[in-house]
Amino acid sequence: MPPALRWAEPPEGPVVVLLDQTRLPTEEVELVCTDVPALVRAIQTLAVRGAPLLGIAGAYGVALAAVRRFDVEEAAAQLAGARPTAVNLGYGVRRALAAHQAAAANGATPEEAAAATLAEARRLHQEDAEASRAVAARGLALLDELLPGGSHRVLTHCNTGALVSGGEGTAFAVALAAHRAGRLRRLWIDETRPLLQGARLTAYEAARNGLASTLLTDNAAGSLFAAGEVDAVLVGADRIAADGSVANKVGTYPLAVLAKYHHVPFVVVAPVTTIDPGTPDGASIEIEQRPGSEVTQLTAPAPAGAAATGPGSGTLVAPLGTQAYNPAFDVTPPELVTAIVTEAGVVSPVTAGGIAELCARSRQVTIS
Ligand SMILES: CSC[C@@H](O)[C@@H](O)C(=O)COP(=O)(O)O
Repeated sequence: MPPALRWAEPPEGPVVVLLDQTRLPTEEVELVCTDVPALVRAIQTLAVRGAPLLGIAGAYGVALAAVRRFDVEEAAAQLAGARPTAVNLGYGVRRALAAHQAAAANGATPEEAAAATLAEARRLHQEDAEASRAVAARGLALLDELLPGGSHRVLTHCNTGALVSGGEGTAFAVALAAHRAGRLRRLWIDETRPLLQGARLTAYEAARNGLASTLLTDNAAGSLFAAGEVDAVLVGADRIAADGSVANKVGTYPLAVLAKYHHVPFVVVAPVTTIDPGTPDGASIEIEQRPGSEVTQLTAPAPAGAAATGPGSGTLVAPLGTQAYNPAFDVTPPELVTAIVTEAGVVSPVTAGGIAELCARSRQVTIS
């Protein structure tokens, strides 16, 4: 699989190259962004997506602006505003922008300031790869502790693998570590309506890595719990508030409620860059509302060779003019979360000071 995102310098000039996730699993097509508006569009159409990768994309976007001599401040504002919920996007943008500003303030030439900005984006990319390795190890240790049987049946939602990360991802990376250790009996994959990140992307990553996996519709999860087939739920996060509330792909909260009812651990796996100490609680998290057409129309990935149509441009499944409610994320309150696994440690969000302590241990969340 090509990397989810890479920086390239062809003769025509530097570009950000994305693996177009709207085309998966049918086709592995790269999308070349030569300017910031193209990258903003790619973020908004979910060609590039998932919290950690959005941070990396934001940082490289600022670097692209610096290297190509676009207005860096304006580019940073456009990129940071492309989607509202994943805190990593603004974080990545701010880190790259801060590097550019610091270089300029120290008398750097535009070339030198651009080089410093690109170096910062590369650093963030690398840090995310390292965080991914660390959360995988910590997450597997936690699973082994919570589930002493050593044969884990894990349910996951949305897509949290290499497609959203500088490394192998977050929740998916834990499942992958369990698989490699011979302790993953099954990965249950929610299809993740309406844009099918589970069916299109997680099932694709699971197949590529040889995991024993089964896809289910989101609304089949209840019967799966009732049948006693789920040992743990592993999900990622787009923003974790200071009180431990977790915003993640819509459909996560119902899984947390089901997990609580069935006494199944509900574990959130995320890099510390996803923790936002500046957001006090779940109610303060801005939830992205997406077009109703994503619900009223079914969009299959484009067949190989055909032009991609993008989300919401498919077959109508509701009467023309039907209103649809389409929040991209929901918020799981801390009392439903068994543990949050980060590279800086594992905490229970209801433990006093747990999140604050993680933030203190990590220099990565201190940028304002
Ligand atoms: C490690 S990725 C965690 C989250 O970003 C992921 O679960 C998710 O909700 C992604 O949403 P998306 O709308 O596809 O960007």
